Amino acid sequence: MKLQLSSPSDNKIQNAIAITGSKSETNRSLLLQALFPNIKIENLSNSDDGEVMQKGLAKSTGEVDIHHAGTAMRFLTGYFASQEGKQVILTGSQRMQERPIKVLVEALQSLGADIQYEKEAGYPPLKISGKKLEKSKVPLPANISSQYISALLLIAPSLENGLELELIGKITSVPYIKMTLALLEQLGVQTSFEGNSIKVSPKKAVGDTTLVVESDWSSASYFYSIVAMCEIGAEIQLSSYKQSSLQGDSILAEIYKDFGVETTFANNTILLEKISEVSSNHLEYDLSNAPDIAQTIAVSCLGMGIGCHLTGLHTLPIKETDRLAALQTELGKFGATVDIDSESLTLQPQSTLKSEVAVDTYNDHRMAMAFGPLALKADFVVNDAEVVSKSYPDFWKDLKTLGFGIEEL
Ligand SMILES: O=C(O)C1=C[C@@H](OP(=O)(O)O)[C@@H](O)[C@H](O)C1
Ligand SMILES: C=C(OP(=O)(O)O)C(=O)O
Repeated sequence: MKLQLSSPSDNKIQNAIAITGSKSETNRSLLLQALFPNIKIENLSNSDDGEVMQKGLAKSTGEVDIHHAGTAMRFLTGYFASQEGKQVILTGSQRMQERPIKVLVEALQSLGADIQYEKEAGYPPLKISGKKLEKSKVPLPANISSQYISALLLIAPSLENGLELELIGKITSVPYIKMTLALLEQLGVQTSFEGNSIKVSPKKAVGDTTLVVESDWSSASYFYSIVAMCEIGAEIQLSSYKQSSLQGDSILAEIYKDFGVETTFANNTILLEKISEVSSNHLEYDLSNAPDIAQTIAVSCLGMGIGCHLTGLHTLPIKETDRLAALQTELGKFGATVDIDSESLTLQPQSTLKSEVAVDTYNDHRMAMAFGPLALKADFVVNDAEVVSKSYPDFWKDLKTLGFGIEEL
């Protein structure tokens, strides 16, 4: 689906949008529910990634295809490896077969798991024969993806002796690890995270517990970007959010102050208001704790004519696409000067945007959604716009509600 985007006729936007549950919290909660059936979940994500996770958990044999969902791939690897009697081939999209999983597979194998590579060593698809995992202590590199660590932590309470992880190297995407531990704590599981050591105690059963998923902060980022690019006075209300979030991307409320956006929490909603001009014409952020908002911030800067230097982006090349390369190409189509290296991106300030651009999305929902707000500044086309369903199926509908022109070509 190819969409022609254009600016709302009145760019003093004032609207309210309800966003569904965080895909990260959803996929953790679903796995925990499979281990502890007394759990109820509220405000589930309506994303493709949530759906493939649910379908995957319902299977015991045969092929499980998780498409593009990194969390489902990693979390289900841990789940099936530890489920005696279940035997599956866990696979995903072509891109998923290029996203590394060796660190997790080797950690599980050293705990006693039976996992084999179906094609290329180190990558999905995997043949997993579930077994009782006897061991409870394992070292693993922590600088590639936190999802490997969360995958182990999620099954940890179901192991006879719990689990002790020794994290090697600089720990990346730390808030996602803390989110996993916080959810375990909500179930009454004892955990500790000190230095490079994480410990989780075993738990045989969990009583009736409801996990209420907070709405998705990464999805909220696109509305921060919209409000930032609007005139002073614009406001958007988003639900349902909490001031003490488990999601690291809630750092948006701090970051977008620099873009003149104020966040007010009230009754499970956040109100984003444009209250001032941007604070500087060059902004710098280390996003190693919030990698999913890098694309949003880069596009906000392009739209506002300011430069930025974003660091801590070493995980971006192994996400849905190589996001550093994709950003350089797509920002460049609007005339931007962008330098990248293996972990950073630098954008030069730019006052006018080139016209007649078609943005490619590389099977990456965040490429489509990060560029969406730029329609406030220039009309352009988005190719394969349906990719948004990976995390936010209603994205284009919600942009239409704000008055954006969204026409299928
Ligand atoms: O655990 C999670 O839910 C996630 C962890 C992050 O991945 P990395 O740890 O690979 O950076 C993030 O990018 C992804 O969207 C979701
Ligand atoms: C990186 C992402 O997802 P995943 O790794 O779960 O596929 C994302 O949603 O930005």
